[in-house]
Amino acid sequence: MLEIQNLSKKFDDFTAVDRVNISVPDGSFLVLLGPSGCGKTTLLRMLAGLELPSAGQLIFGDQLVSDGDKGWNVDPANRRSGLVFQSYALWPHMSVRGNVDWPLKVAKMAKKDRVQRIDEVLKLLGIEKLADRFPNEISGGQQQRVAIARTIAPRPEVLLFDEPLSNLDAKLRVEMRAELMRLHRKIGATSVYVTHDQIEAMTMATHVAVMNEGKIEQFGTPEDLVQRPNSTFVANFVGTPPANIIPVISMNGIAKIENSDIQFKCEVPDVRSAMFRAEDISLSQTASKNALALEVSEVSGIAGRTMVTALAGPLRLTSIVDEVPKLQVDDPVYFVLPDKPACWFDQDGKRI
Ligand SMILES: Nc1ncnc2c1ncn2[C@@H]1O[C@H](COP(=O)(O)OP(=O)(O)OP(=O)(O)O)[C@@H](O)[C@H]1O
Repeated sequence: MLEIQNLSKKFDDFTAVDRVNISVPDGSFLVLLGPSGCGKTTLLRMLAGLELPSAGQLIFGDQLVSDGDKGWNVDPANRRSGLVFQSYALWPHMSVRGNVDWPLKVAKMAKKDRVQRIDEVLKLLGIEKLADRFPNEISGGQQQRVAIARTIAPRPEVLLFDEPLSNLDAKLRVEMRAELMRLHRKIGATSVYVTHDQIEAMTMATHVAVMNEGKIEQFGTPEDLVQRPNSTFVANFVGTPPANIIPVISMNGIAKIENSDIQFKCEVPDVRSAMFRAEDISLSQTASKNALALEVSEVSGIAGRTMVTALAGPLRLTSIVDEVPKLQVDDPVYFVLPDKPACWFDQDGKRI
């Protein structure tokens, strides 16, 4: 079990991480997702032992590795975790083999075992042929593989990744994503992975923590987050495309979409917005019940289907459909909503 208990980090008066509680079983792939500045890297750096928590505890398996309340930390080299950064930070004067050997030497592993382990991890990452090259003689993707090989060589129990793919081009990112998942399955270490990229998060994670201003906004499986977002913040952040959030005015058991005749039965009080998934909205070229008049702003393919985005004033809605009438940008179109929204949110954006 990887346990984060009541963990906070303050920089002077500013709280970067605010009372975070998360537990994941061994072998999980936990993704920290959230906008820039929400505290993801600070949380990861505390896991790595590079930052002392201001309060709370971190427990890897049965070992307490940080106790912020007591101002105590197991140092990075002794907590059986490994960190892979965005920049590869390889030693330029050492060969690939030398780079991977380095942490094993520091751990005082016997020469014979080191040679064997280096061969094993280079093979695992498919870079055994590059063993004698230097970092400036290999590509960015290959350098990142070496950095990963170097991190996993000492067999860490917890692997930490800080946006490791963000320096790679789009095609390589997708390849490396698949490769990291294969590697994760093979070595079975618990992984914690920081990203801005929700597609990366949703495809790789067994568990996702969405962060907002230092706090965990929601923690769950990727499916939980998409199906049952706790807030409009989470609903806006996950899913491809994210779900549509439409403001409503509610009164006497009826919620009405602003500036339209469309209304829904709504048993709960104080409703301010409704969520509709893109795949639950159909398109029409004629007015009908539950049809909102919009103007097309974008039509694009997504996984063999078509995504249509359309606007009406400040409202921007997205639908995913199998068949689309011929539509051009600025054409009028009706988005036909289902009889019931997927869920309701209150004035604070919390799901009701
Ligand atoms: N050493 C520091 N001193 C003061 N403030 C800091 C320090 N490190 C981080 N912060 C602040 O803490 C907040 C969280 O930063 P953090 O780097 O954890 O965010 P993040 O979610 O990883 O952002 P990004 O996605 O942009 O990397 C930010 O407002 C940042 O300015």
